[in-house]
Amino acid sequence: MTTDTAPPVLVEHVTRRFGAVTALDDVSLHVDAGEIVGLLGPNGAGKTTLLSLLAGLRTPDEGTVRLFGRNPRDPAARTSLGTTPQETGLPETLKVREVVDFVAGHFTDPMPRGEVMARFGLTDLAERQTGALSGGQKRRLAVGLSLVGRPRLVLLDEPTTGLDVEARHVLWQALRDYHADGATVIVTSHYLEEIEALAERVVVVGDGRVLADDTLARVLDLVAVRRVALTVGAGAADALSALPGVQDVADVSATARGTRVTLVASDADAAVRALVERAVPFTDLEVRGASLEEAFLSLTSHDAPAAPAEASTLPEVSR
Ligand SMILES: Nc1ncnc2c1ncn2[C@@H]1O[C@H](COP(=O)(O)OP(=O)(O)OP(=O)(O)O)[C@@H](O)[C@H]1O
Repeated sequence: MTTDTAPPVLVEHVTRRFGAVTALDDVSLHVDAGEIVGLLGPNGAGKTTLLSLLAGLRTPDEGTVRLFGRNPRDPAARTSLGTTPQETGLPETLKVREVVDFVAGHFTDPMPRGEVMARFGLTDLAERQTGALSGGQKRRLAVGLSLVGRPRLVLLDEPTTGLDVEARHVLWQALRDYHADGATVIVTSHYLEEIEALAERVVVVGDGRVLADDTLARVLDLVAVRRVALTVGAGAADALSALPGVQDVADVSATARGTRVTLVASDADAAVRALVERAVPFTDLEVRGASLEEAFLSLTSHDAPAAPAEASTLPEVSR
């Protein structure tokens, strides 16, 4: 395959360990030119590790990583790559325009400074020293700098974590516009909202594995689960997992009033209707939205073609 026709990203059966920790476990990912992909997963899922392999900062222990058909350790493979890590150190005493010019000086055909500034709402800050920028302004500048070389592939690690609503929206719009210009974009986040705002395709990563890889709409369906908690009489708990709409039994514990069961339901309404229709006596019914972490946990044991059976023993991510 020539590098002209090669996909921007090809990851095949990649495993990467850090001592006893397996950060990535047999991960494969193919991203075509022009896609905008969200890598969604809880803390420690392996998202940053995957980006570091793509950026050539680390090497896989097993498997293959290719950037436009080349090994990302080869500097020539990275000429079309723009990245923004989770934290960017900016030279505090340089002005915004000086930093943009400094980065632009490394490229033969950089994006004009005025265009970078306009895309990221930085025009009025051109003369400001970077040390005097707010967190949101710094972040916008950092992401803007990753586009100065007009990269065909952009890797962004949690681009708007810690930003206020307005700053997030400016950044998201700038990224959508750059993608609309033809770039391939991969963005990591543990916020569903960020992935919803940016991605068309979503790859859910958990415990170093790809748990789901689908359209945004399908992944939203997968993670839209509810927690249904109720107390039933001894002996009734076993039948609850078979109720319509129930995906999983998250917890069963004995209480003074009976057996407290927490169900993970893809359709809580159907589950509760069935309880009533079947005249199952219950008390203390509670229905609430599951957190994304809980949804990830249920994905590890259900609807996850890539997840092995033993992945259901994944530890609670919130711990
Ligand atoms: N340099 C390292 N040394 C040891 N362990 C590491 C190293 N880098 C990552 N890990 C471990 O590998 C696993 C995956 O980490 P990674 O940073 O890729 O996850 P992540 O999905 O990006 O998480 P976050 O959302 O918190 O950034 C974690 O268990 C982490 O502690």
